[in-house]
Amino acid sequence: MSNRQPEARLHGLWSDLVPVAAPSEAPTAPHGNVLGRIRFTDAPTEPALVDATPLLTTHMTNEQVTPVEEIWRTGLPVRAGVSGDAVFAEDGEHLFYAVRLGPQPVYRRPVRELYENALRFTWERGYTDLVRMWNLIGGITSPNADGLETYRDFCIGRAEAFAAFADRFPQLSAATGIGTLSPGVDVCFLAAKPGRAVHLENPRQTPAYKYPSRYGPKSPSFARATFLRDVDAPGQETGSLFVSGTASILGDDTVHVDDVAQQTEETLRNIEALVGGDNLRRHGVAGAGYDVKDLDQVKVYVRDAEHLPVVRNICESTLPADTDISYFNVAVCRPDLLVEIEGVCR
Ligand SMILES: O=C(O)c1cccc(O)c1
Ligand SMILES: CC(=O)C(=O)O
Repeated sequence: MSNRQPEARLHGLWSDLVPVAAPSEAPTAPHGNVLGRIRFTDAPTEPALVDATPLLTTHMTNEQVTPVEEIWRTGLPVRAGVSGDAVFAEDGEHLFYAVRLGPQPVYRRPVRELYENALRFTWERGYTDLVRMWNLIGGITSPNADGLETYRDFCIGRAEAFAAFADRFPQLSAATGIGTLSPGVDVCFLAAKPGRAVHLENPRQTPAYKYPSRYGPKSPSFARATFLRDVDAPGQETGSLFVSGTASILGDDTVHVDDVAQQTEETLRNIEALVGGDNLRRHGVAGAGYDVKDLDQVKVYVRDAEHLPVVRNICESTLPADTDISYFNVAVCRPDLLVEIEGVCR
């Protein structure tokens, strides 16, 4: 657990990344209540309530990296439940929702249904601001039964669901769309009661939802980051900045094809531009903003195992020693992307 975790974020949402092997050792003083857990391990499992808490288990580790669990906590009392195939927990301010879709010949229609069910549920409970979404997609760059790339197939279904709910969820939140090591799609997200979320774009990048059709029939439905103001912090710009999976993309082009070191450095420059004060103020968030060194609860996705050492080196020399970083050896959503990085600034 990072030493940079605030003592008690009783009015927000925070997370730890802990080794699965020794979960009881890791969180020294886990203030707060568990809203949800995501276990990154060597096989997927249907989402379930475990210890009265939603647990999503996804296949994202292999012999290259160690299993970890991401634990989302809140200071408020939590109530968990089951809705169809999905599990959820809510605290009156925040909702965590997780669901798994098994392997499909074509993902479009079941992904649309999954997202429509999720958005309907979320809306009906009053968590009308999406905050952070993860889409963990097996065979992400492999073709589906019709020959369309699975990520593009997925993006169609998701875009159709967002179009159907555009009156209720007109704004897209931060997200990640990344490969896993088993077929099927694991989806989980955080949402909040209205009025606290601000969604950000990156001045160096075309908004993903405006990507041209050469990247797929429907563009990806996500924002580059979402700032969630703390509850009960009127007049103060304190909160958490959720940084989407970010890669070596300028405008809409992949840059530094075949150069993993340069892709990693460009990705970190993209994050720097995204989280800085200028970009926050451009989106109506006051305050000094953040530096890339403020990124914590970092997840680094590396397509090729042989690139792990060089990516680790760059991340560890850029980010402070007490940063929580987990590495995964999984495919990224474009075949020419070698690395993708996400995290949270607080
Ligand atoms: O499709 C997404 O949700 C997505 C979000 C961020 C990075 C990425 O590769 C994909
Ligand atoms: C990472 C990625 O796919 C994107 O930024 O569009």
